[in-house]
Amino acid sequence: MAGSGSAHLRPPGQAVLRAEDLVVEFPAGRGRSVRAVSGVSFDLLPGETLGIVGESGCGKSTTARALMQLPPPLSGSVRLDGVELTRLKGEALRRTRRRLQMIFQDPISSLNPRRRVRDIVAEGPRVWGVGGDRVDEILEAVGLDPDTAATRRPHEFSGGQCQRISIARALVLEPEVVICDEPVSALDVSVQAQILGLLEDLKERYRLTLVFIAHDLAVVKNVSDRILVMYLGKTCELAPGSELVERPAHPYTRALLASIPRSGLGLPPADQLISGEPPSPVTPPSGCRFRTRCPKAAPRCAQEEPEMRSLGGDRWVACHYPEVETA
Ligand SMILES: Nc1ncnc2c1ncn2[C@@H]1O[C@H](COP(=O)(O)OP(=O)(O)OP(=O)(O)O)[C@@H](O)[C@H]1O
Repeated sequence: MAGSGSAHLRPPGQAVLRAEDLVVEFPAGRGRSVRAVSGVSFDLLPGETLGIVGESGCGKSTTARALMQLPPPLSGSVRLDGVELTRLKGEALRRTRRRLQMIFQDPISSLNPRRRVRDIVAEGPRVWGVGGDRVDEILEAVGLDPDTAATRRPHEFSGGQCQRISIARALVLEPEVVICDEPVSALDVSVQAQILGLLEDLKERYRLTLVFIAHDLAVVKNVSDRILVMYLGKTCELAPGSELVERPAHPYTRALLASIPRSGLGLPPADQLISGEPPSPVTPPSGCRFRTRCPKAAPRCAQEEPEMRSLGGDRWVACHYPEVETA
């Protein structure tokens, strides 16, 4: 069975974006495949920010790309305002996908070095016939001077400024949902806070709904309404950000939190909560995928895969022995 369950999804009509039981596989040589995303489900209410967090390789970027149908998931459903994206093809898919924009980790390589900033930002409006009159407004909104900055090329800007250009390029198309895939990981710490603050401002101003992906829970917790924790292609825990941080239920979430210096949670050091590297996703452990690194692992964890179950309120966990009582 692929999924960790989708009991935690809200009724379909409430969500602006709804991903259900997403499965993505890649060839892994010698006739084998790697299941990079294995039954992941989540939804977003309008105006919500959902953080997705987990170690490198846990499937965050693949999940983000599956939302965009780049490539489409092997199975599962992605609905944007009720429209099933996995059934759309060609022009119909591209038109709908405009409303779902993505911001990437490496702003410099994601921008065409030969083009001027104004042309980069105006390219989408030219193709789609949307937002052409907003180019200057958007440049100003992201903190770039439309008169001086717009005629320069990406290499004349710092990494943080290039990320502002990427954000402008995404927002000019009037998206409903913006997927931010590690948007500050490549930036200096001092610049990270500026870009995070900018995203918060733009979210309010343009009434955006955000998916915010990062490997660093310290970054995600400050910007997310709810946080989804992933491990080896699966969902471990989903909860409102403050509750997940103050009372983590999954041992993996505790380990992620313990690795944040001065988290103030009084947790033992991270290396006492988690050890070693994640197993290969080509041959994941039976039962609970985290069990080979989990300090609480018991025989049941090898035999039975934990489904997402309610902890009450809006809290869900996929663990047989969570740190918090189940409802
Ligand atoms: N195009 C691909 N071909 C083969 N395997 C892939 C491909 N893209 C991703 N993978 C594998 O899928 C798994 C999930 O990768 P993914 O990049 O989604 O993780 P991630 O959590 O975003 O990590 P990171 O933060 O390092 O980007 C990894 O095992 C990765 O090696």
